[in-house]
Amino acid sequence: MTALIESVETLLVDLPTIRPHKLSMATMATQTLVIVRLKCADGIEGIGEATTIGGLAYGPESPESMKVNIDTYLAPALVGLAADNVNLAMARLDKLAKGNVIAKSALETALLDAQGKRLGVPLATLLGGARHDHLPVLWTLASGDTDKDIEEARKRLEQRRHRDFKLKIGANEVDHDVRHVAAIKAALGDRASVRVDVNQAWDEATAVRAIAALEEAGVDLIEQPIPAHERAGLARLANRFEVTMLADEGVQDLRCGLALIESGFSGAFALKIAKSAGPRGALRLAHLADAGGIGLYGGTMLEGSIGTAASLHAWATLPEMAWGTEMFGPLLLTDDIVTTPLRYDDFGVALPQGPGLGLELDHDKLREYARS
Ligand SMILES: O=C(O)C[C@H]1C=CC(=O)O1
Ligand SMILES: [Mn+2]
Repeated sequence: MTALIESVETLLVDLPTIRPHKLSMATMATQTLVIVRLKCADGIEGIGEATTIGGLAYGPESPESMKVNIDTYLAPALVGLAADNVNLAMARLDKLAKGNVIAKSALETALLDAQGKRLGVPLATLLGGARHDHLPVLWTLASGDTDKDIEEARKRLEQRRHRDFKLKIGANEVDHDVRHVAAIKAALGDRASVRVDVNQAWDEATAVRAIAALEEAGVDLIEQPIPAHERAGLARLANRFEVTMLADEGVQDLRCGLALIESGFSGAFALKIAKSAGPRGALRLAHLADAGGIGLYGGTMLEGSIGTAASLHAWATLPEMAWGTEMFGPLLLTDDIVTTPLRYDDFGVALPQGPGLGLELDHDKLREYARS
């Protein structure tokens, strides 16, 4: 007999970061996770996570708005629906609410987690099956201090935890940023791949000047150098330089992806379950990228373990991604709200095994960090 969805609970969970995380649009000292608990009539609970960066600095959904929108609109529309039909449940949400992609991603994750637990199979199996059980993971250097970043990178290399590093730039004057990146690349040499994420901070003329210098310094990947809506500009930069351009904020959904491909963009797409309203949408974008000759990268919104595991289950179903993943979110946080944290080793992370996400909530930790 089909189990119905009985209730959906949301919690705001504030977890401190291990150090300030400086991006072009915000400096983070805490990450706020919106945790979703979806309970079904057969006693099964699915969990999901909706997480963004810097309140409203990164995009139109904030943790607080996601909680209100789920509680007021999305959760009531799910209650009473068949818990085992993710297609119908998500179609209902899409009809009811425009946008709200991060909130929808948390709900889709919770539905998939519940269904995996119900059938006794990992979430990746519901998505067609895992091709990998270990995925490469880079680390973001974003302390804001060149020497500290070099020290951090050397430590991660020695620990065999990461060998690819992404530097967050764009908050400072361009020449300062270029010197910062070049010094880090010079200190690490061929032992590491160094990439940058500008988070839309430059105009095209500035990007041309800066990318030429970054290419010279040995940077491997330039992420979202100019504003998201400037698709033709990103295509021009991709064609002008040898170093690969990575579209992140500029590729939100399938239509953006198609528009970028049609404008002649060659490079890579950052997939994020949060941008695509869930793991299934992120995989649809991956398939579009494949058709357009675009490379793939497994992106994060700096989620905790739940959002990170949901992403890993999706990325594990794809052929090897050209640019690996950045699924390090849990490592940036001082604590966790699941009983068995993800296992990071050998320059990557293990895909959690077990039904659904393969994670259990730690109820004491949840109480400790949940906003009252
Ligand atoms: O890529 C982004 O824009 C957001 C995020 C991912 C890694 C990180 O440090 O920030
Ligand atoms: Mn980015």
